Amino acid sequence: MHSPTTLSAWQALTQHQKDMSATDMASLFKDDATRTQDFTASAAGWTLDYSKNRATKHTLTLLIDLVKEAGIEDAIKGMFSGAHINNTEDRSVLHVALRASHAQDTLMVDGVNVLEEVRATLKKMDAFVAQLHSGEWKGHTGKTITDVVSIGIGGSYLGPKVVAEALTPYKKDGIKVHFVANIDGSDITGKLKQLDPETTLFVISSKTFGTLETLSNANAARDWFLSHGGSAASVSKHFAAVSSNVKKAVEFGMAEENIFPMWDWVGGRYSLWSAIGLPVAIAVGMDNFYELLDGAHQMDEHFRTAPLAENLPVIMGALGVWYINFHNAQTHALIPYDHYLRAMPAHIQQLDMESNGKANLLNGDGVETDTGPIIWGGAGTNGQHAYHQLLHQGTRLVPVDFIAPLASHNPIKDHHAQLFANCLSQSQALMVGKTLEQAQQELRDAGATDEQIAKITPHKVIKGNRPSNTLLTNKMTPATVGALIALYEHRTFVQGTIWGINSFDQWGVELGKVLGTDIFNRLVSDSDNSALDASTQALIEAFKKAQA
Ligand SMILES: O=P(O)(O)OC[C@H]1O[C@](O)(CO)[C@@H](O)[C@@H]1O
Repeated sequence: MHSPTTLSAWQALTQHQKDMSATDMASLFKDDATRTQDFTASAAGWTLDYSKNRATKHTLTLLIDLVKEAGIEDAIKGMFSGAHINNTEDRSVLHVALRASHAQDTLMVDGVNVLEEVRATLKKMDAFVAQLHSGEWKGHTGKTITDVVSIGIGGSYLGPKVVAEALTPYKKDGIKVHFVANIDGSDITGKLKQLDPETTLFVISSKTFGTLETLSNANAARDWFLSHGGSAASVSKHFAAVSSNVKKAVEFGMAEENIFPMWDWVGGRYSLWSAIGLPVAIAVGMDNFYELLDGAHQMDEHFRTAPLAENLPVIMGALGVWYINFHNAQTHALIPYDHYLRAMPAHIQQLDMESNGKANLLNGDGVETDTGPIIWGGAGTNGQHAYHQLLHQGTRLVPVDFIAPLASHNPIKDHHAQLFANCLSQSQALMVGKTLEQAQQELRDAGATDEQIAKITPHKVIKGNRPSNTLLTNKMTPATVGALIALYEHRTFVQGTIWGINSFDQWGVELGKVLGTDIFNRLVSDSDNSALDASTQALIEAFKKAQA
């Protein structure tokens, strides 16, 4: 087990960062005619231009040395072979198996061929989706299903929601898919208002079938169904589940044949490729779901086999570490220039922050370096009129990933060219900035007086030299969306490997859950709260007073 700071490449990078501190990116372009070609790599339908980074070829060599020294090659082998790389839960990490079942026959994990289980589940999903789309599946009054409501939270919600939205142009007619996650009653109330209980099917997605929010919303959905003409005996016609806890799902009222399995070797935030993706398959059809899996599989194969220096997840992961640990970047922004991909930053935020928000090495020792950054972002061009000001002139360094398709699903006049121009101009502006002389000249050209020029110029200077990656694909399709998400999954793993942490557990979320239950009990009872801190006591009292 390593602390990354002890690796010789880490030490070389520390020195290299000092040596490079006066070099700006614009000069790197001037000095190197082939920089763009040399700093471009492609895989699985995506091309990554990483030339707009504070990096020379030597930087990249050192970063790749770091990834290698940190043990990425063994880590990749460990993941793909089903080794228990999630060491604190003693589990394999095999979301890659979920998208490999068409390409590989066998993957034995703890004596079981997991690919057979994956294939059987896909077959079951296929049959279920076909029954819904053909109208063969009937509700309790004999009507066909028109709406499917997916109830889940965290990894059992966000990935499928984001992918279903990203694949809007591929949606099949006939069935609308809705998502409910929040325990805030406003979420499910808003959805139920639009629905007819006779034609609605709920899919309860919960690996554990023990998550408070999901169970509360599932119970609310069942109450609504029962109070609108449904009966206990017909619950199974309107409720299905995705869970590894079959017993609890059956107790809820689900028919066993309508429960889709989940496995220990799939983490929540990596689970959209499993039956947790059922709402996606219902929305876009199984054919498109298979394409999504295949796109992700192509990225997996690239990650598994490509040389490290040409490996997209490795390059992006290493560059991220370069900024987090050697330039003190606290955050990383994702800006898709694609309306349908607008929620993707939220999924990658969950994926990365739940994975790499860790402060201990695999052996339990405390880390000595920063680990996962704050991931954030939103759709371009909207963000340009909001937070981009901070990207260009704020005091913090924020590396950005710009993500864009070359062709639109909805070409209207020059909209797509305008959208794409904005994407390129943002990365260009971040890099080149605006000099003092340019700012002065601009004001002079606009007829400003010397006094005005002196006053305004400092506010117009933009330092530039701010890094970004640009990821391009021909079109957002199920395959390219699958590959893109897999790319970020592996990037997260690469960074976790460099830091020597476990990217696949999430112990930190447990405390809040336990305390939440305790406080809930206090809110609904006359408990003695005097042992609690004064702030929590007062807030509990405020709630109780409002209910009285
Ligand atoms: O699928 P479940 O068991 O309902 O869990 C939902 C989510 O809760 C978490 O365990 C933590 O909040 C996530 O990792 C998971 O995706």
